[in-house]
Amino acid sequence: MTRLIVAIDTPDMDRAAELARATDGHVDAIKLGLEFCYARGFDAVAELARDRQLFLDLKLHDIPNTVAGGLRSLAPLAPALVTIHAAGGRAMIGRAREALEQSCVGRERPRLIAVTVLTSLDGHALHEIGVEGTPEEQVLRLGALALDAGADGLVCSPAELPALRRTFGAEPVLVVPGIRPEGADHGDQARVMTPRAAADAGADWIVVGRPITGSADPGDAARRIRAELTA
Ligand SMILES: O=C(O)c1cc(=O)[nH]c(=O)n1[C@@H]1O[C@H](COP(=O)(O)O)[C@@H](O)[C@H]1O
Repeated sequence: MTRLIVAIDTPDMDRAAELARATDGHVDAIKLGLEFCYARGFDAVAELARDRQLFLDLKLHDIPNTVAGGLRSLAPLAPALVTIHAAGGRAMIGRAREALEQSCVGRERPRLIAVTVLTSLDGHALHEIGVEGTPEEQVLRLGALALDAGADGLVCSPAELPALRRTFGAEPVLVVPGIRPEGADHGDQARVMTPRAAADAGADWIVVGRPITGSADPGDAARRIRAELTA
């Protein structure tokens, strides 16, 4: 069963609280990331995450010691999922996993999720940063490395789901943004699919921001996406 995460990307506490309340009962978790955390800080994150599952999406990417320290500092927030960049490499991912295990003895450990190739990048944009091959090949390469180094799962676009499931099976937690209901504006997302298609292709979680938060009725938008997932 594919679960739904709403990405609450706003610097405003009242707006974030309103979006969280409006989507309560229609989503399985809230995602807070750079925009909210940098503006409001981690007390505000804790407040919004009270009684809700949290996906803390800070996409850590630094030397292993710094990423491990960052994750130890974030552990008290008890997110269900946290993100690092797979491109940080084997040692960084391994130390990240170790830091989470050491910080969460006796309680549930956040799942360590490695971002592969951002869903805003297409083949041309990848070549511009020096990556040869297709987005799918790069996602498979980084996915293999991240899972082997200790990540519990990956962030990928819906387009790579079939290849990831074929290669790595059912176990890795696959978290999938780049989701657009039929007819919705793609915005800055390059590799997109509908909620239903992503669910059929094997997503464990889909991440949806603007199609919900930009709607006149965010609760109803989330409810409709949920219905599409369970149809
Ligand atoms: O890690 C993420 O969640 C993420 C990775 C990625 O490759 N692409 C991506 O869009 N995201 C996040 O997913 C959300 C997508 O938002 P919308 O494009 O508004 O649906 C944003 O909060 C992004 O930060």
